[in-house]
Amino acid sequence: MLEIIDISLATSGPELVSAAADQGFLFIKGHGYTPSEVEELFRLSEECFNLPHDTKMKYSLSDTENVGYTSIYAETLDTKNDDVGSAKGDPKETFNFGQLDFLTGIPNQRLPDIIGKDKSNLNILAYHIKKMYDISQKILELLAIGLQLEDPHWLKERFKQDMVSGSALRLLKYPTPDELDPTTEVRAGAHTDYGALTLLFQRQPGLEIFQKNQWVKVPSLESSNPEEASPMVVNIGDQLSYWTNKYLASTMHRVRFPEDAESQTNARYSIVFFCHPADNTVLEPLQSPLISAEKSEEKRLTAKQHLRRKLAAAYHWDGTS
Ligand SMILES: O=C(O)CCC(=O)C(=O)O
Ligand SMILES: [Fe+2]
Repeated sequence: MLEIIDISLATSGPELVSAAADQGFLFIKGHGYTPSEVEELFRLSEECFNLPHDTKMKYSLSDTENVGYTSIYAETLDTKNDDVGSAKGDPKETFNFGQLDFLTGIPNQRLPDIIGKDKSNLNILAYHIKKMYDISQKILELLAIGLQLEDPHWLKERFKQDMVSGSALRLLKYPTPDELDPTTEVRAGAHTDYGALTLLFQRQPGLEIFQKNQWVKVPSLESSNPEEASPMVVNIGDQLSYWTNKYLASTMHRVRFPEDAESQTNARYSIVFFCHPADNTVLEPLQSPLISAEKSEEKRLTAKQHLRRKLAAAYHWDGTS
């Protein structure tokens, strides 16, 4: 069972680090999201995906930037193709909002008119982008304490609001099984996330994490506080894994088709925030009594170089199919 950590408590740092070190995935409460705010974001997501196919395709992701729309099978998260059928690409649609400035919350990209020309929807999107940023900063602050970093400000200094980074808010829609080829087994292939931290709201089961050599289902939890939305899933990405020499490791995960009847007839929606540091941040171990200083032979990458490599493989930017 994944742990539930209350990030509104200033004392949660050690508990957060211990949960992250054990499993790479955890739940957070005390995030401050109300149920209606989450509803509002999923409503906006449905509006985006309900646009006609041709309209969505006008906002397609280019082959250089991680912003815009991807149609089904366009992305392959399991680039090693370990799962049956994953070579075909993932049966999911996404809208990625990136090139973010967290002072305004406005993505620097072409936006569908239902957002770009609708002030109310634009404000909603900007509000959530800023809120996700604030929650991720709270988590990083607690991690810096729990990790006993020699420079307690190191993380904070690399995640300033106006820094150019790979951070992105991503809306996802997974079609129902009857819209797909019956041999399709995965919804999102096995992968680790490329950033520092990932925050997730999910609306249907299906997420699984790889632990002790087996796939374990991540449940959806009810909130224990009627004023606050359900606990969010948080996971450690590759960059925190580099900075901590794998003390906090990025855990492999995937999305499968759940067996319950509701999941057979309703599409699955999820909302993900990928939190990345400034592009030029070097991915090397930080100084802490908990982190081994051992340097690997691997050439140190910057956050941007690591992200580019991963995106190029997943979106076939490198010419692979
Ligand atoms: O949709 C989900 O629950 C997870 C999506 C995911 O793992 C990702 O986009 O990296
Ligand atoms: Fe992921």
